[in-house]
Amino acid sequence: MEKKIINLGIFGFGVVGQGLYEVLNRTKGINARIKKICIKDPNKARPIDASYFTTDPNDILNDPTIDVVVELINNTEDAYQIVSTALRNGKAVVSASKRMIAENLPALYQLQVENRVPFLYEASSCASIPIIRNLEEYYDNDLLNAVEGICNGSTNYILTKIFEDNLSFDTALQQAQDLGFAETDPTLDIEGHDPKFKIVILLLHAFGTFVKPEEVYNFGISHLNDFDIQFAKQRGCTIKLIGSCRRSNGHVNAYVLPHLIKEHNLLYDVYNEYNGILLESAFTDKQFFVGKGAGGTATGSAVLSDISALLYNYRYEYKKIIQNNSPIFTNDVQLKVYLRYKSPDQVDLSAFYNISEKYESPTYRYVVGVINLQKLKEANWLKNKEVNLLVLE
Ligand SMILES: NC(=O)C1=CN([C@@H]2O[C@H](COP(=O)(O)OP(=O)(O)OC[C@H]3O[C@@H](n4cnc5c(N)ncnc54)[C@H](OP(=O)(O)O)[C@@H]3O)[C@@H](O)[C@H]2O)C=CC1
Ligand SMILES: N[C@@H](CC=O)C(=O)O
Repeated sequence: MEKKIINLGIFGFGVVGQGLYEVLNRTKGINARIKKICIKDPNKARPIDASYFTTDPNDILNDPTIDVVVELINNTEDAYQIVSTALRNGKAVVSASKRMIAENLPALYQLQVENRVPFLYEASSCASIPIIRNLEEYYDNDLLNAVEGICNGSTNYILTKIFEDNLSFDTALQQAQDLGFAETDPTLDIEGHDPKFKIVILLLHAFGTFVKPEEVYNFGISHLNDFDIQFAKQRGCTIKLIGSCRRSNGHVNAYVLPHLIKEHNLLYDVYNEYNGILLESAFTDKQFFVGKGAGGTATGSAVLSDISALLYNYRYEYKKIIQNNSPIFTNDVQLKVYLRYKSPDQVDLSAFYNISEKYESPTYRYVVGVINLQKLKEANWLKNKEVNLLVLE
């Protein structure tokens, strides 16, 4: 992009849109100005001048003076329409919508190739942590073995409030919603769908493998009860919702599952809406990235960084795809888990490869054992709210 000042057309003026507005206004060195903001509800009160706003997407998509479309809305289908139309119209696009991106990655990749326009989405995965650009540029080789960690701010906030402040799940969730961390439908956070979308995106940039979100197993934190919390505390552990993708022998597996985390683990001290990502590569062992994973200005900063990167013609090269050495996706991996339930008819223990510990009381039972990830994915009995699962380190 050769222009000295770029004109932005923004879709969405909610938590992230307003966060971007604030960050842009307080950042001196960036030559970008907002030309138009497209929103959904014309009757909502807005904190800035009404002349900025429109409800007609074409006021942005068909305006030849708008260089960059910034998509920050909470509707997946509309977001895909906006982003794909903008790319076809030859406009550079920045987005934070991880669900829309994860569900449409092959098509979005193709649109960039065909239309030769950049599409950047750093804010979509772990908000303020610059993880995608690191996977693209620093780890532009095949030495990476694993990308895993806390990649949902809302659930980390909830778990922190439960473990550190003894708040109830519902109170902590309400706070995460009030603070603008949670998705419009918060089940996406607490059931682990949102971190799965991020893992699908990170997996492509880390390993070059396209995976559909439905291929990846996610189990969230909504089944957690006081017995599980005591189980964790008695072992000197906390609980964190972990997204993981890991390469081994030409394959890559991925999942989102709650884990017991011991005090020595770097993820133990990641609190509130912060995210933490551990990378493992062949010669460096572990590297750790930490930063705010949700919230208006934290996410707005990542969006601004993408806008700024467009000024020096930055685009993702998807280097791992080009290297043509991508591992094949698999769910064939063994995990050591704690499974808590009430009565034996609620679970199928024959799915376990082995069981090393069994506990029974009048109120709760649990087993610790090894089970295949594919078996977990197929286990309908895990949908029962009286059954919970935690992965052991
Ligand atoms: N909140 C966070 O911490 C983070 C959010 N994200 C992602 O960023 C995106 C935005 O999230 P967030 O700001 O929290 O959401 P909000 O619910 O706060 O805001 C959504 C905005 O989108 C607008 N909108 C919805 N549909 C349309 C449409 N068809 N055309 C134009 N505008 C539309 C709404 O308009 P109106 O104001 O009229 O209702 C609203 O301004 C989501 O994809 C989310 O997953 C990513 C990282 C962090
Ligand atoms: N709902 C998401 C927002 C950022 O991606 C989260 O809680 O992490």
